Amino acid sequence: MKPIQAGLLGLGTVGGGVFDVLRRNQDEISRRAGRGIQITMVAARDVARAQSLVGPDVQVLGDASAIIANPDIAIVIELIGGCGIAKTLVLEAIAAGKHVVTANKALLAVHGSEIFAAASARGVMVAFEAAVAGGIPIIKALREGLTANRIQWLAGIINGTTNFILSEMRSQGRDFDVVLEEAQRLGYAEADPGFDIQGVDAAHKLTLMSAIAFGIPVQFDKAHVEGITALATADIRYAEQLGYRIKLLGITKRVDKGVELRVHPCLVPAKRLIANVEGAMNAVVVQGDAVGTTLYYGKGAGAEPTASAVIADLVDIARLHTADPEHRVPHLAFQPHTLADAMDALPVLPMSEVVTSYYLRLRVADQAGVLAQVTGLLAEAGVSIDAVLQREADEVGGAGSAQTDLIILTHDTREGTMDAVMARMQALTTVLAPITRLRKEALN
Ligand SMILES: NC(=O)c1ccc[n+]([C@@H]2O[C@H](COP(=O)([O-])OP(=O)(O)OC[C@H]3O[C@@H](n4cnc5c(N)ncnc54)[C@H](O)[C@@H]3O)[C@@H](O)[C@H]2O)c1
Ligand SMILES: N[C@@H](CCO)C(=O)O
Ligand code: NA
Repeated sequence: MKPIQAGLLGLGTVGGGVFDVLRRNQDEISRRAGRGIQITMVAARDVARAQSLVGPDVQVLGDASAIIANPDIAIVIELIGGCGIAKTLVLEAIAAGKHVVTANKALLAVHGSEIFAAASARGVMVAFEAAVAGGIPIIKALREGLTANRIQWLAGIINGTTNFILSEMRSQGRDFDVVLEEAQRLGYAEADPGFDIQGVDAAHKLTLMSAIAFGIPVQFDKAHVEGITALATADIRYAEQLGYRIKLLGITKRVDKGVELRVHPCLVPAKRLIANVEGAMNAVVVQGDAVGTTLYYGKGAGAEPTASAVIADLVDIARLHTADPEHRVPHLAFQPHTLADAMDALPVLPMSEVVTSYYLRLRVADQAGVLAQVTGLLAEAGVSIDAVLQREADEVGGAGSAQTDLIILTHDTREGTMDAVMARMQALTTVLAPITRLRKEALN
Protein backbone atom coordinates (compact mmCIF):
# COMPACT_ATOMS: atom_id res chain seq x y z
CA MET A 1 0.00 0.00 0.00
CA LYS A 2 1.21 3.52 -0.75
CA PRO A 3 2.29 5.59 2.28
CA ILE A 4 -0.36 7.96 3.61
CA GLN A 5 0.74 11.58 3.23
CA ALA A 6 0.50 14.21 5.93
CA GLY A 7 1.08 17.96 5.88
CA LEU A 8 2.58 19.50 9.01
CA LEU A 9 1.54 23.04 9.92
CA GLY A 10 4.00 24.62 12.38
CA LEU A 11 7.58 23.40 12.83
CA GLY A 12 8.21 24.58 16.41
CA THR A 13 8.94 22.49 19.51
CA VAL A 14 6.29 19.82 18.89
CA GLY A 15 6.37 19.98 15.09
CA GLY A 16 10.14 19.44 15.12
CA GLY A 17 9.71 16.51 17.53
CA VAL A 18 7.07 14.89 15.30
CA PHE A 19 9.27 15.19 12.28
CA ASP A 20 12.30 13.69 14.06
CA VAL A 21 10.49 10.78 15.75
CA LEU A 22 8.56 9.84 12.62
CA ARG A 23 11.76 9.80 10.59
CA ARG A 24 13.73 7.89 13.25
CA ASN A 25 11.09 5.19 13.91
CA GLN A 26 9.48 5.03 10.47
CA ASP A 27 10.04 1.30 9.96
CA GLU A 28 8.45 0.23 13.23
CA ILE A 29 5.66 2.76 12.84
CA SER A 30 4.73 1.52 9.37
CA ARG A 31 4.84 -2.12 10.53
CA ARG A 32 2.26 -1.13 13.14
CA ALA A 33 0.17 1.09 10.90
CA GLY A 34 0.14 -1.37 8.03
CA ARG A 35 1.49 1.31 5.69
CA GLY A 36 4.02 4.12 5.71
CA ILE A 37 3.18 7.54 7.13
CA GLN A 38 5.08 10.38 5.48
CA ILE A 39 5.19 14.09 6.15
CA THR A 40 5.66 15.34 2.63
CA MET A 41 4.79 19.02 3.16
CA VAL A 42 5.53 21.47 5.97
CA ALA A 43 4.16 24.97 6.54
CA ALA A 44 6.47 27.29 8.45
CA ARG A 45 6.91 30.99 9.01
CA ASP A 46 10.63 30.85 8.30
CA VAL A 47 10.71 28.71 5.16
CA ALA A 48 14.50 28.67 4.71
CA ARG A 49 15.13 27.62 8.30
CA ALA A 50 12.45 24.92 8.11
CA GLN A 51 13.83 23.62 4.80
CA SER A 52 17.27 23.23 6.37
CA LEU A 53 15.73 21.24 9.24
CA VAL A 54 13.63 18.83 7.17
CA GLY A 55 15.92 18.36 4.17
CA PRO A 56 15.28 18.54 0.43
CA ASP A 57 12.73 15.69 0.18
CA VAL A 58 10.05 17.68 1.98
CA GLN A 59 8.30 20.63 0.39
CA VAL A 60 8.26 23.65 2.73
CA LEU A 61 5.79 26.47 2.14
CA GLY A 62 4.86 29.68 3.90
CA ASP A 63 1.23 29.18 2.96
CA ALA A 64 -0.51 26.52 5.08
CA SER A 65 -3.70 26.70 3.01
CA ALA A 66 -1.84 25.47 -0.07
CA ILE A 67 -0.88 22.31 1.84
CA ILE A 68 -4.47 21.73 2.95
CA ALA A 69 -5.63 22.13 -0.64
CA ASN A 70 -3.09 19.63 -2.01
CA PRO A 71 -5.02 16.50 -3.08
CA ASP A 72 -2.19 14.15 -2.03
CA ILE A 73 -2.41 15.27 1.59
CA ALA A 74 -4.82 13.07 3.59
CA ILE A 75 -3.93 14.26 7.10
CA VAL A 76 -3.27 17.78 8.35
CA ILE A 77 -1.19 18.04 11.54
CA GLU A 78 -1.88 21.39 13.23
CA LEU A 79 0.95 22.37 15.58
CA ILE A 80 0.75 26.16 15.40
CA GLY A 81 -1.32 26.67 18.55
CA GLY A 82 -3.90 29.20 19.70
CA CYS A 83 -7.40 30.05 18.49
CA GLY A 84 -6.49 32.41 15.64
CA ILE A 85 -5.04 31.12 12.39
CA ALA A 86 -5.01 27.59 13.81
CA LYS A 87 -8.82 27.58 14.05
CA THR A 88 -9.19 28.83 10.49
CA LEU A 89 -6.80 26.19 9.18
CA VAL A 90 -8.39 23.31 11.13
CA LEU A 91 -11.85 24.22 9.82
CA GLU A 92 -10.40 24.64 6.34
CA ALA A 93 -8.83 21.16 6.54
CA ILE A 94 -12.10 19.61 7.72
CA ALA A 95 -14.02 21.33 4.93
CA ALA A 96 -11.49 19.93 2.45
CA GLY A 97 -12.18 16.41 3.80
CA LYS A 98 -8.79 16.04 5.51
CA HIS A 99 -8.32 14.27 8.84
CA VAL A 100 -6.76 16.49 11.49
CA VAL A 101 -4.28 15.75 14.25
CA THR A 102 -3.69 18.55 16.74
CA ALA A 103 -2.03 19.20 20.10
CA ASN A 104 -4.05 22.39 20.49
CA LYS A 105 -6.03 22.08 23.72
CA ALA A 106 -6.90 25.78 23.79
CA LEU A 107 -8.63 25.47 20.41
CA LEU A 108 -10.56 22.31 21.29
CA ALA A 109 -11.55 23.35 24.82
CA VAL A 110 -13.02 26.61 23.53
CA HIS A 111 -14.24 25.70 20.02
CA GLY A 112 -14.44 21.90 20.32
CA SER A 113 -18.21 21.68 19.82
CA GLU A 114 -18.00 23.55 16.52
CA ILE A 115 -14.93 21.67 15.33
CA PHE A 116 -16.15 18.18 16.25
CA ALA A 117 -19.57 18.88 14.69
CA ALA A 118 -17.93 20.05 11.46
CA ALA A 119 -15.68 16.98 11.42
CA SER A 120 -18.56 14.56 12.04
CA ALA A 121 -20.62 16.20 9.30
CA ARG A 122 -17.71 15.85 6.85
CA GLY A 123 -16.87 12.29 8.00
CA VAL A 124 -13.31 13.09 9.11
CA MET A 125 -11.45 12.52 12.36
CA VAL A 126 -9.97 15.19 14.61
CA ALA A 127 -7.46 13.42 16.85
CA PHE A 128 -6.00 15.16 19.88
CA GLU A 129 -4.11 12.77 22.17
CA ALA A 130 -1.23 15.26 22.38
CA ALA A 131 -3.53 18.01 23.64
CA VAL A 132 -3.95 16.45 27.09
CA ALA A 133 -1.03 15.39 29.28
CA GLY A 134 1.40 15.25 26.34
CA GLY A 135 2.79 11.76 25.88
CA ILE A 136 0.49 10.02 28.39
CA PRO A 137 -2.16 8.15 26.40
CA ILE A 138 -4.94 9.48 28.62
CA ILE A 139 -7.41 10.21 25.83
CA LYS A 140 -7.01 6.64 24.61
CA ALA A 141 -7.44 5.34 28.15
CA LEU A 142 -10.56 7.39 28.88
CA ARG A 143 -12.22 6.93 25.50
CA GLU A 144 -11.44 3.26 24.97
CA GLY A 145 -9.68 1.49 27.84
CA LEU A 146 -12.20 2.60 30.49
CA THR A 147 -15.26 2.49 28.27
CA ALA A 148 -17.08 0.00 30.52
CA ASN A 149 -17.02 2.37 33.47
CA ARG A 150 -19.22 5.04 34.92
CA ILE A 151 -16.43 7.48 35.71
CA GLN A 152 -16.86 9.06 39.14
CA TRP A 153 -14.02 11.54 39.18
CA LEU A 154 -10.62 12.29 37.80
CA ALA A 155 -7.88 14.54 39.06
CA GLY A 156 -4.58 15.37 37.54
CA ILE A 157 -1.36 17.29 37.41
CA ILE A 158 -1.82 18.31 33.80
CA ASN A 159 0.48 21.28 33.42
CA GLY A 160 4.18 20.49 33.37
CA THR A 161 5.36 24.10 33.66
CA THR A 162 3.57 24.78 36.95
CA ASN A 163 4.47 21.40 38.41
CA PHE A 164 8.11 22.12 37.55
CA ILE A 165 7.87 25.52 39.25
CA LEU A 166 6.19 24.13 42.39
CA SER A 167 8.67 21.24 42.62
CA GLU A 168 11.70 23.51 42.33
CA MET A 169 10.27 26.04 44.80
CA ARG A 170 9.60 23.30 47.38
CA SER A 171 12.68 21.14 47.02
CA GLN A 172 15.35 23.68 46.02
CA GLY A 173 13.90 26.91 47.40
CA ARG A 174 14.23 28.47 43.92
CA ASP A 175 12.37 31.61 42.89
CA PHE A 176 9.19 31.41 40.84
CA ASP A 177 10.38 33.69 38.02
CA VAL A 178 13.74 31.96 37.57
CA VAL A 179 12.12 28.53 37.29
CA LEU A 180 9.48 29.83 34.88
CA GLU A 181 12.23 31.13 32.61
CA GLU A 182 13.87 27.73 32.68
CA ALA A 183 10.56 26.03 31.79
CA GLN A 184 10.26 28.38 28.82
CA ARG A 185 13.81 27.57 27.73
CA LEU A 186 13.08 23.84 27.94
CA GLY A 187 10.04 24.23 25.65
CA TYR A 188 7.44 23.28 28.31
CA ALA A 189 5.64 26.62 28.55
CA GLU A 190 2.89 27.90 26.28
CA ALA A 191 3.66 30.73 23.85
CA ASP A 192 1.98 32.93 26.47
CA PRO A 193 3.20 31.45 29.78
CA GLY A 194 0.33 33.26 31.52
CA PHE A 195 -1.79 30.33 30.29
CA ASP A 196 0.38 27.98 32.35
CA ILE A 197 0.79 29.91 35.59
CA GLN A 198 -2.81 31.15 35.73
CA GLY A 199 -4.21 27.63 35.37
CA VAL A 200 -5.78 28.25 31.96
CA ASP A 201 -3.83 25.53 30.13
CA ALA A 202 -4.73 22.98 32.82
CA ALA A 203 -8.37 24.06 32.55
CA HIS A 204 -8.30 23.55 28.77
CA LYS A 205 -7.06 19.99 29.28
CA LEU A 206 -9.45 19.31 32.15
CA THR A 207 -12.39 20.53 30.07
CA LEU A 208 -11.55 17.97 27.39
CA MET A 209 -11.13 15.12 29.88
CA SER A 210 -14.34 16.03 31.69
CA ALA A 211 -16.31 15.94 28.45
CA ILE A 212 -14.89 12.51 27.60
CA ALA A 213 -15.33 11.13 31.11
CA PHE A 214 -18.96 12.18 31.54
CA GLY A 215 -20.25 12.45 27.98
CA ILE A 216 -20.98 16.18 28.12
CA PRO A 217 -20.00 18.93 25.65
CA VAL A 218 -16.76 20.88 26.19
CA GLN A 219 -17.59 23.82 28.46
CA PHE A 220 -14.39 25.70 29.17
CA ASP A 221 -16.31 28.88 30.01
CA LYS A 222 -17.82 27.13 33.06
CA ALA A 223 -14.54 25.92 34.54
CA HIS A 224 -13.26 27.45 37.77
CA VAL A 225 -9.68 28.50 37.03
CA GLU A 226 -7.03 29.49 39.57
CA GLY A 227 -3.28 29.36 39.00
CA ILE A 228 -0.21 29.43 41.18
CA THR A 229 0.73 33.10 41.00
CA ALA A 230 -0.65 33.93 44.46
CA LEU A 231 0.95 30.95 46.15
CA ALA A 232 3.45 31.89 48.87
CA THR A 233 6.48 29.79 49.83
CA ALA A 234 5.15 29.98 53.41
CA ASP A 235 2.13 27.90 52.32
CA ILE A 236 4.32 25.30 50.64
CA ARG A 237 6.31 25.05 53.92
CA TYR A 238 3.28 24.92 56.22
CA ALA A 239 1.59 22.31 54.00
CA GLU A 240 4.70 20.17 54.27
CA GLN A 241 4.74 20.47 58.07
CA LEU A 242 1.15 19.22 58.08
CA GLY A 243 1.96 16.22 55.86
CA TYR A 244 0.81 17.63 52.50
CA ARG A 245 2.21 18.77 49.17
CA ILE A 246 0.70 21.58 47.14
CA LYS A 247 -0.03 20.70 43.51
CA LEU A 248 -1.91 22.56 40.80
CA LEU A 249 -4.71 20.08 40.17
CA GLY A 250 -7.45 19.80 37.61
CA ILE A 251 -10.40 18.05 39.23
CA THR A 252 -13.67 16.97 37.66
CA LYS A 253 -16.20 15.05 39.69
CA ARG A 254 -19.70 13.69 39.22
CA VAL A 255 -21.82 14.62 42.25
CA ASP A 256 -25.59 14.52 42.92
CA LYS A 257 -26.41 17.87 41.36
CA GLY A 258 -23.98 17.89 38.44
CA VAL A 259 -20.29 18.02 37.61
CA GLU A 260 -17.47 19.88 39.33
CA LEU A 261 -14.91 21.36 36.92
CA ARG A 262 -12.11 23.15 38.69
CA VAL A 263 -8.41 23.96 38.51
CA HIS A 264 -6.66 25.34 41.57
CA PRO A 265 -3.68 24.74 43.82
CA CYS A 266 -4.54 21.93 46.18
CA LEU A 267 -3.09 20.23 49.27
CA VAL A 268 -2.67 16.50 48.67
CA PRO A 269 -1.50 14.04 51.36
CA ALA A 270 2.27 13.63 50.89
CA LYS A 271 1.93 9.84 50.87
CA ARG A 272 -0.23 9.77 47.71
CA LEU A 273 1.62 8.81 44.54
CA ILE A 274 0.36 11.94 42.80
CA ALA A 275 1.86 14.13 45.53
CA ASN A 276 5.26 12.77 44.51
CA VAL A 277 4.99 13.61 40.83
CA GLU A 278 7.81 16.09 40.34
CA GLY A 279 9.24 18.38 37.68
CA ALA A 280 7.46 18.60 34.33
CA MET A 281 5.89 15.16 34.81
CA ASN A 282 2.11 14.81 34.62
CA ALA A 283 -0.19 12.32 36.31
CA VAL A 284 -3.91 11.68 36.13
CA VAL A 285 -5.91 9.60 38.63
CA VAL A 286 -9.19 8.23 37.29
CA GLN A 287 -11.83 6.61 39.45
CA GLY A 288 -14.25 4.33 37.60
CA ASP A 289 -17.00 2.30 39.25
CA ALA A 290 -15.83 -1.02 37.85
CA VAL A 291 -12.07 -0.62 37.59
CA GLY A 292 -11.54 1.38 40.80
CA THR A 293 -8.66 3.83 40.88
CA THR A 294 -6.19 3.96 38.02
CA LEU A 295 -3.15 6.21 37.64
CA TYR A 296 -1.48 7.45 34.44
CA TYR A 297 1.97 9.00 34.70
CA GLY A 298 4.50 10.36 32.25
CA LYS A 299 5.94 13.36 30.45
CA GLY A 300 3.25 15.95 29.85
CA ALA A 301 5.33 18.39 27.82
CA GLY A 302 8.38 18.62 25.59
CA ALA A 303 9.11 17.87 21.95
CA GLU A 304 9.36 14.09 21.77
CA PRO A 305 6.87 13.07 24.49
CA THR A 306 4.25 15.21 22.74
CA ALA A 307 5.34 13.89 19.35
CA SER A 308 4.76 10.37 20.68
CA ALA A 309 1.06 11.23 21.12
CA VAL A 310 0.77 13.04 17.76
CA ILE A 311 2.20 10.02 15.95
CA ALA A 312 -0.08 7.60 17.82
CA ASP A 313 -2.98 9.60 16.38
CA LEU A 314 -1.44 9.44 12.90
CA VAL A 315 -1.25 5.65 13.19
CA ASP A 316 -4.90 5.46 14.32
CA ILE A 317 -5.93 7.51 11.31
CA ALA A 318 -3.79 5.47 8.92
CA ARG A 319 -5.59 2.34 10.16
CA LEU A 320 -9.10 3.76 10.44
CA HIS A 321 -9.53 6.26 7.66
CA THR A 322 -11.11 3.77 5.30
CA ALA A 323 -13.54 2.56 7.99
CA ASP A 324 -17.15 3.64 7.95
CA PRO A 325 -17.19 6.86 10.07
CA GLU A 326 -19.90 5.33 12.30
CA HIS A 327 -17.45 2.63 13.37
CA ARG A 328 -14.84 5.08 14.59
CA VAL A 329 -14.50 6.06 18.26
CA PRO A 330 -16.56 9.26 18.73
CA HIS A 331 -14.47 12.40 19.33
CA LEU A 332 -15.73 12.74 22.91
CA ALA A 333 -16.18 8.98 23.49
CA PHE A 334 -20.00 9.18 23.64
CA GLN A 335 -22.24 9.32 20.58
CA PRO A 336 -22.54 13.05 19.72
CA HIS A 337 -26.36 13.16 19.75
CA THR A 338 -26.35 12.15 23.46
CA LEU A 339 -24.18 15.04 24.67
CA ALA A 340 -26.80 17.80 24.94
CA ASP A 341 -29.20 15.73 27.11
CA ALA A 342 -26.32 14.72 29.35
CA MET A 343 -25.45 18.39 29.79
CA ASP A 344 -28.95 19.04 31.17
CA ALA A 345 -28.68 16.11 33.56
CA LEU A 346 -25.12 16.95 34.59
CA PRO A 347 -24.70 20.74 34.61
CA VAL A 348 -21.32 22.15 35.54
CA LEU A 349 -21.76 23.42 39.10
CA PRO A 350 -20.76 26.91 40.21
CA MET A 351 -17.82 26.91 42.60
CA SER A 352 -20.09 27.95 45.49
CA GLU A 353 -21.74 24.48 45.25
CA VAL A 354 -18.46 22.54 45.40
CA VAL A 355 -17.82 20.63 48.61
CA THR A 356 -14.20 20.17 49.61
CA SER A 357 -11.97 20.73 52.61
CA TYR A 358 -9.77 23.77 53.16
CA TYR A 359 -6.42 25.10 54.31
CA LEU A 360 -6.69 28.63 55.67
CA ARG A 361 -3.76 30.83 56.64
CA LEU A 362 -4.52 33.92 58.66
CA ARG A 363 -1.95 36.54 59.59
CA VAL A 364 -3.24 37.56 63.02
CA ALA A 365 -2.30 39.78 65.94
CA ASP A 366 -0.37 37.75 68.48
CA GLN A 367 -2.73 38.32 71.38
CA ALA A 368 -4.98 36.29 73.66
CA GLY A 369 -8.40 35.29 72.36
CA VAL A 370 -7.72 35.46 68.62
CA LEU A 371 -7.79 31.71 68.10
CA ALA A 372 -11.11 31.52 69.99
CA GLN A 373 -12.58 34.35 67.84
CA VAL A 374 -11.64 32.61 64.60
CA THR A 375 -12.67 29.11 65.60
CA GLY A 376 -15.89 30.58 67.04
CA LEU A 377 -16.85 31.95 63.63
CA LEU A 378 -16.14 28.57 62.02
CA ALA A 379 -18.24 26.79 64.66
CA GLU A 380 -21.15 29.22 64.12
CA ALA A 381 -21.08 28.43 60.40
CA GLY A 382 -21.01 24.70 61.13
CA VAL A 383 -17.49 24.25 59.71
CA SER A 384 -15.66 21.44 61.44
CA ILE A 385 -11.92 21.80 62.08
CA ASP A 386 -9.47 19.03 61.28
CA ALA A 387 -6.21 20.60 62.53
CA VAL A 388 -4.80 23.91 63.74
CA LEU A 389 -1.20 25.05 63.55
CA GLN A 390 -0.01 28.26 65.19
CA ARG A 391 3.51 29.51 64.59
CA GLU A 392 5.57 31.22 67.25
CA ALA A 393 5.30 34.96 66.59
CA ASP A 394 9.10 35.29 66.44
CA GLU A 395 9.28 32.68 63.66
CA VAL A 396 6.85 34.65 61.51
CA GLY A 397 7.70 38.28 62.00
CA GLY A 398 11.17 38.14 63.57
CA ALA A 399 12.14 38.63 67.23
CA GLY A 400 9.47 40.44 69.26
CA SER A 401 6.91 40.32 66.43
CA ALA A 402 3.34 41.13 67.31
CA GLN A 403 1.99 39.02 64.42
CA THR A 404 1.68 35.33 63.87
CA ASP A 405 0.32 32.85 61.32
CA LEU A 406 -2.66 30.71 62.19
CA ILE A 407 -3.20 27.73 59.89
CA ILE A 408 -6.48 25.85 59.98
CA LEU A 409 -7.43 22.67 58.13
CA THR A 410 -11.17 22.04 57.86
CA HIS A 411 -13.32 19.04 57.12
CA ASP A 412 -15.62 19.03 54.08
CA THR A 413 -17.54 22.28 53.67
CA ARG A 414 -19.56 23.84 50.88
CA GLU A 415 -17.51 26.58 49.19
CA GLY A 416 -20.37 29.09 49.52
CA THR A 417 -20.35 28.55 53.30
CA MET A 418 -16.60 28.99 53.38
CA ASP A 419 -16.83 32.25 51.39
CA ALA A 420 -19.29 33.65 53.94
CA VAL A 421 -17.28 32.64 57.00
CA MET A 422 -14.06 33.93 55.45
CA ALA A 423 -15.68 37.33 54.91
CA ARG A 424 -16.56 37.43 58.61
CA MET A 425 -13.04 36.40 59.63
CA GLN A 426 -11.51 38.96 57.33
CA ALA A 427 -13.53 41.70 59.05
CA LEU A 428 -11.97 40.93 62.45
CA THR A 429 -9.55 43.68 63.51
CA THR A 430 -7.16 40.99 64.71
CA VAL A 431 -6.85 39.54 61.18
CA LEU A 432 -4.11 41.68 59.67
CA ALA A 433 -3.82 40.59 56.02
CA PRO A 434 -5.93 38.95 53.29
CA ILE A 435 -6.66 35.35 54.28
CA THR A 436 -5.07 32.64 52.14
CA ARG A 437 -7.49 29.86 51.22
CA LEU A 438 -6.40 26.66 49.51
CA ARG A 439 -8.44 23.53 48.92
CA LYS A 440 -7.46 20.10 50.16
CA GLU A 441 -8.35 16.77 48.56
CA ALA A 442 -7.83 13.26 49.91
CA LEU A 443 -7.90 11.69 46.39
CA ASN A 444 -8.74 8.20 47.61
N1 LIG B 1 5.49 22.37 23.82
C1 LIG B 1 4.85 21.40 24.43
O1 LIG B 1 5.41 20.71 25.28
C2 LIG B 1 3.44 21.09 24.07
C3 LIG B 1 2.85 19.94 24.62
C4 LIG B 1 1.52 19.63 24.28
C5 LIG B 1 0.82 20.44 23.43
N2 LIG B 1 1.43 21.56 22.91
C6 LIG B 1 0.67 22.36 21.96
O2 LIG B 1 1.24 22.15 20.69
C7 LIG B 1 1.08 23.30 19.89
C8 LIG B 1 2.43 23.79 19.39
O3 LIG B 1 3.22 24.09 20.51
P1 LIG B 1 4.80 24.33 20.40
O4 LIG B 1 5.31 24.28 21.79
O5 LIG B 1 5.39 23.43 19.38
O6 LIG B 1 4.79 25.84 19.89
P2 LIG B 1 5.95 26.61 19.10
O7 LIG B 1 5.69 28.05 19.30
O8 LIG B 1 7.27 26.05 19.43
O9 LIG B 1 5.62 26.21 17.57
C9 LIG B 1 4.63 26.81 16.81
C10 LIG B 1 5.21 27.04 15.42
O10 LIG B 1 4.18 27.46 14.54
C11 LIG B 1 4.74 28.42 13.65
N3 LIG B 1 3.67 29.18 13.01
C12 LIG B 1 2.96 30.22 13.50
N4 LIG B 1 2.05 30.64 12.59
C13 LIG B 1 2.21 29.86 11.51
C14 LIG B 1 1.58 29.79 10.24
N5 LIG B 1 0.58 30.63 9.92
N6 LIG B 1 2.00 28.86 9.36
C15 LIG B 1 2.98 28.01 9.67
N7 LIG B 1 3.64 28.02 10.86
C16 LIG B 1 3.24 28.93 11.77
C17 LIG B 1 5.66 29.24 14.55
O11 LIG B 1 6.59 29.96 13.77
C18 LIG B 1 6.27 28.13 15.40
O12 LIG B 1 7.43 27.61 14.79
C19 LIG B 1 0.32 24.30 20.76
O13 LIG B 1 -1.05 24.15 20.53
C20 LIG B 1 0.66 23.84 22.17
O14 LIG B 1 -0.31 24.20 23.11
C21 LIG B 1 2.71 21.90 23.21
N1 LIG C 1 2.56 24.28 28.52
C1 LIG C 1 2.12 22.92 28.68
C2 LIG C 1 2.61 22.09 27.54
C3 LIG C 1 1.99 20.72 27.51
O1 LIG C 1 0.66 20.76 27.18
C4 LIG C 1 2.62 22.39 30.01
O2 LIG C 1 3.47 23.01 30.63
O3 LIG C 1 2.13 21.35 30.44
NA1 NA D 1 -1.94 12.56 25.91
